[in-house]
Amino acid sequence: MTTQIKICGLTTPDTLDAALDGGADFVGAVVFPKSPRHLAPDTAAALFERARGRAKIVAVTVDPDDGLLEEIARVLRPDFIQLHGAETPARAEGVRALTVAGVIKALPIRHGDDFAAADEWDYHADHLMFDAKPPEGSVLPGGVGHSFDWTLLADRAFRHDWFLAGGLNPDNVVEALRITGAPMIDVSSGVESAPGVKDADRIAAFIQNARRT
Ligand SMILES: O=C(O)c1ccccc1N[C@@H]1O[C@H](COP(=O)(O)O)[C@@H](O)[C@H]1O
Repeated sequence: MTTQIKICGLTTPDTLDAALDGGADFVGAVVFPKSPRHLAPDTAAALFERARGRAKIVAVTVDPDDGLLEEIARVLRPDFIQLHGAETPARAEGVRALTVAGVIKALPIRHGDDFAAADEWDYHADHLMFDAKPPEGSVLPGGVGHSFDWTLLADRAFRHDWFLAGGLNPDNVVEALRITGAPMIDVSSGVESAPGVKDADRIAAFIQNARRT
């Protein structure tokens, strides 16, 4: 089965085009002011309209309130809301009802025990995303280029196709796929030349290498 690829934190037309032309299945807009990739919902809507029908549009959020979700749903009209904070499964059901979008839930992983949350979340998210737990004191819960021990995913099964995230880049994606067999992968800082600055060549290389496996 072909690995599905999400390129996250896109902020410019040329790098969004690199993701779309390369064949990315999901493209992500980060709506979180503390991120160097933050876009306000109306800015994201203007940029991501070119992606509609070509790739699934994902709005990446961190503990969003109803007002922000309503605005995202109205102006950006994403296919998925990615929840990257401390949201509960009950909140995810509220998010789904409010936005009429699918839900991707990111779970922070450092040790094997961290997968316990997946048992319950598997019934409330369309896709789980396993991302590395960020270092202590990080202001960002994701997008920091940290990976976790991929062998922790060995022999685990989930109800839906799931994303591997955290520290992926064009050089390690083949190995990550070999070890985890991830059906879906997500990358942000690994295809940048500086924090928040996406690189079209790195995006193309990431997709090419992932598709080669
Ligand atoms: O990218 C961000 O700035 C961000 C901010 C807030 C929540 C999540 C964010 N990014 C997500 O984290 C993964 C992994 O990032 P990386 O590849 O390790 O840099 C990224 O793909 C986004 O889904």
